[in-house]
Amino acid sequence: MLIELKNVSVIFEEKTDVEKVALKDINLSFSTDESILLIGNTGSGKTTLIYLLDLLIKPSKGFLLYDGKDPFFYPYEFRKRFGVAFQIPERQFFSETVEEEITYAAKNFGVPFTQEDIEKVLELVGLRKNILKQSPFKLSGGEQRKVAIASILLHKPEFLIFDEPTAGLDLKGVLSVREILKKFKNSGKGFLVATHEPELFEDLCDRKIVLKSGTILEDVRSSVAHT
Ligand SMILES: Nc1ncnc2c1ncn2[C@@H]1O[C@H](COP(=O)(O)OP(=O)(O)OP(=O)(O)O)[C@@H](O)[C@H]1O
Repeated sequence: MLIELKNVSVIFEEKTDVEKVALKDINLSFSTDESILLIGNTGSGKTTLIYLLDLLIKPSKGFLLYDGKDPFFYPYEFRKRFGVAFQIPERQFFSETVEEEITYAAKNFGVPFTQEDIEKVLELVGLRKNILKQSPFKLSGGEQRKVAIASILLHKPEFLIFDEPTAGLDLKGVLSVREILKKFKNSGKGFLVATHEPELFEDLCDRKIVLKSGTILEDVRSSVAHT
């Protein structure tokens, strides 16, 4: 799928009526088979861009095109093609068991899955099967993050968007996130990872986009990415 942002600005209007320009006149296009590293200082607009791509907010100016169409006319159709892990994905939990949490998105998007599929995603993220009956709220931060990622993988998205996926993870957790992205890439699919730790993902990415104060400071493709 081809994603295009044309002269996109996102302006938040704060209570004080002071406008906060989070993204400023962005022109960007990428294909969902690319592996993209998104970096930039705190407040540079990374999360805002991710919210926009997941159609949770609309551009204040300019427009988005997904395969040449306005995605806001078909938000459900396009959202199901993405697997998005927000900065604190566990904040989105609401199910009583890990199993319900992991299967929620697939059910919601009408994507069929088997028990074997559930076991495969658990293995991929490095969780044991006996976690399925536990409450997601009683897990460690690292386990919660893995549950959130497992839920995303079960609905078989074609593009992953991870916002700060390694925040609060130990080395084992970091390696497991890397492994997930690597496997995803090796299966011919793409991802965008926003991070303050580019060195953890640089070698997996073939494009680096640097945001600064809501604008694109740098957008470079590399031919050295290897997995
Ligand atoms: N709902 C909102 N209302 C007002 N301003 C907002 C809102 N969301 C974000 N902003 C502002 O927009 C700018 C971009 O924020 P954003 O969260 O996209 O940055 P970021 O690059 O993801 O930062 P971080 O690395 O800290 O996560 C910031 O100045 C932020 O304060």
